[in-house]
Amino acid sequence: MTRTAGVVAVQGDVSEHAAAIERAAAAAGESVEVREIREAGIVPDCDVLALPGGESTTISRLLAQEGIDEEIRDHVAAGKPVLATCAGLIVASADARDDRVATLDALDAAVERNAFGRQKDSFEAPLSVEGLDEPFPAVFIRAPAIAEVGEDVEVLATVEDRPVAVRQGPVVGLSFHPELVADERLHRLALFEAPAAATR
Ligand SMILES: NC(=O)CC[C@H](N)C(=O)O
Repeated sequence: MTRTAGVVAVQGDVSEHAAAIERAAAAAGESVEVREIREAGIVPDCDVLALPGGESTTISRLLAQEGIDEEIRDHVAAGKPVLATCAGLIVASADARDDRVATLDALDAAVERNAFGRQKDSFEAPLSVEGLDEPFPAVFIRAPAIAEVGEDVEVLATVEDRPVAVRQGPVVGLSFHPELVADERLHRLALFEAPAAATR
């Protein structure tokens, strides 16, 4: 059975996610068809979704304008996997602490945009992640931190004691950019090894 993976493509680093999903599917022995989502009507056909990084105010505005926001909420409510990275994590959260971001409330977390200080606008760090045997090469670019999580949210990794990888039911949120490295383990974990039943 071929699974359909949607990459939300209103703005941000789309092709890198598409390539990472293809690598992750191959590693998991699955066949996948990747579709880019710029308009309503495609998300309902998708088994799994990636919500890329980019600029969260722009992404959230375009999702609402196109009516894709409601479709993503329905996807999550149906217990289907979502990987939300960086700006995608901000958009997926319950609270971006910024009125310009209309959040999807797919993840019971409050995030703090651009949280890792000026001199550290971008950095790469080997990160221990729950569920992975070896550290993941995590690339942070003007990354958000997760300031607060609800009790159903599992913290998978931290930097400076702040959560940077979390999971709630079918949704995995990452502060960093797993699509920018050759390592496909987090796409595989989030999209092809997700728990079968939703917990929300
Ligand atoms: N690399 C990213 O996705 C950065 C996110 C960006 N700083 C925002 O707040 O939208």
